[in-house]
Formats: sequence, C-alpha cells, structure tokens
Amino acid sequence: MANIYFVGLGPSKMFLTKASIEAMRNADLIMLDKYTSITCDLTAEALTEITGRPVILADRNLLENRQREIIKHLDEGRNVAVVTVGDPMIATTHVSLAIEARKKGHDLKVIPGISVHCYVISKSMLSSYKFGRSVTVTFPVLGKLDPTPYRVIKANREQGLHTILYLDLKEDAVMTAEVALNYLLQLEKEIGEGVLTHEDWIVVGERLGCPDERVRAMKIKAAKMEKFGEPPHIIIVPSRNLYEMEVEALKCLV
Ligand SMILES: C[S@@+](CC[C@H](N)C(=O)[O-])C[C@H]1O[C@@H](n2cnc3c(N)ncnc32)[C@H](O)[C@@H]1O
Repeated sequence: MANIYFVGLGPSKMFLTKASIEAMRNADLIMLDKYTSITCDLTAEALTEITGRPVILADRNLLENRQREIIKHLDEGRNVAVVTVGDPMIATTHVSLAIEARKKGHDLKVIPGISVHCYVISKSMLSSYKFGRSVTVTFPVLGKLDPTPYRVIKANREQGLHTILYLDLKEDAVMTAEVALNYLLQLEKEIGEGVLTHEDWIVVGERLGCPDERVRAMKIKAAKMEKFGEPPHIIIVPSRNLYEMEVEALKCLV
C-alpha cells in the first residue's frame, strides 16, 4: 500500500504552497504533468531543487493510457506525486488515475493549488457568482472549427453568466489570444447569432503568475488590433448584464 498525491503547484514557483512542497517531499517519485498547462518557471529541475526528489516529465500517454506503470510503482511501495501546474483536479484529466489507484487500495491525497480558473476570476474582479460553464477553444480539425465555445458563450449569456475560455494546448502548438479571437469571430460569421460583437468586452490574461503577467479588459474591436505577449493566455467573455460595480472594475483593467 502506498500514497498517491495529486499536487497543485499554482501558476508559478512563487505560488507553491507549504502543503504542496511537503507532499512532494513525501513522495519517492514526482511526475510532472507537462500537457495540461504551461508555466514560466515550474520546470522539473526547479522542482528537484526545491524537493530533493527525482522528477520525471509525464505526457498524456503516460498519465492517461499507461496508468498501469504508475500503479506498479504504488504496488511496489513507492509513493508517487503527480504534480500539475494550477490545480490537479480543475480542467485536467487526472480523476481516472485517482480512482484506479484508490480501487487498488492505495491512499489518495489531493493537494489543491491555485488554479488559473480562480486566479483569472480574482484578477478580473468580476462577480464570482456569475461564472457559467467554462470551455476550451480548440484548433480546427481538418479545417473545421468546433462551434462548442460559441454555443457555451451563448448559453451562458442567456443566463447572464460570464464565460472562461481556456485556449488549446498541443505538443507542438499553443493557442494565443489573437488566434482564439479570430476563431471566435469566424464562428460568429458562420453561425451569425450575434453572440460576439465588436462592442463586447473581453478580459485577456497573459502569463498569469509570472513577472510579465498582464490582465487587461478591452472591447473586441480593440483586441483585434492588439499584439499579445508570449502565451499562455486565457480569455473571459463577460455577460452583457454587468453590475455597475463590475463595469467600474473592468475600467480598472483598461
Ligand atoms: C486546461 S487549463 C489547465 C488548468 C489547470 N489544471 C489549472 O487548474 O490551472 C490550461 C489552459 O489554461 C490557460 N492557462 C494556464 N495557465 C495560464 C497562465 N499562467 N496564464 C494564462 N493562461 C493560462 C491556458 O489557456 C491553458 O491552455
């Protein structure tokens, strides 16, 4: 019987918690999830330096399809920490590994970290009670855009809710805010239900938690001219029925 820790690291080194460091130090082996998020400074080397433990980079294939190899470490008595940038259970795919390990009788410990989800809500100063379902803007497949983000923004707006847009991450491509915005405006052109207009506000978060972080509110017409910095980026599409206080808060981000 061994322990499997699912550890949230937060967005960058300075947001590591005591609890996350302690959990990693209790592990014999650290697996750093390298595919569900990206960060400016939470490298394998940085984690080894902080914890003194060996760190391996874990890709989607290992964490989703080769779970047996991880369970084998546990069966042989080694404690494993699966560590994720942000929170280990928010907008990630680690639950199935957690369930599998638990079914095999291993001890399951989840150590929350500051998720980009919470981080951007806080920085936007929009009402946290008014966030609806979040969604990922994905790269086109065979030249075709997935309309799901458009549909989700529409459904949220119909209920007066804000939408968080995660941007696609692939081994070889990271979606920027410019690209995501182009895709959304292309969907508006194709579907034409007036979900996104040039007068709508968006909030764009760039490199949250890093020294060069920026969180800015702008109208879509201005965002189209904007050059954003290095990724990762995240976007909020606020509802159209903003409280007066929310409007004032957005003005602080202009
Ligand atoms: C699927 S979410 C992973 C969420 C992660 N489990 C967490 O709790 O933070 C990954 C997406 O969030 C956004 N993101 C992650 N970290 C970010 C950061 N530091 N700054 C801006 N956007 C970020 C990007 O759009 C990225 O593709």
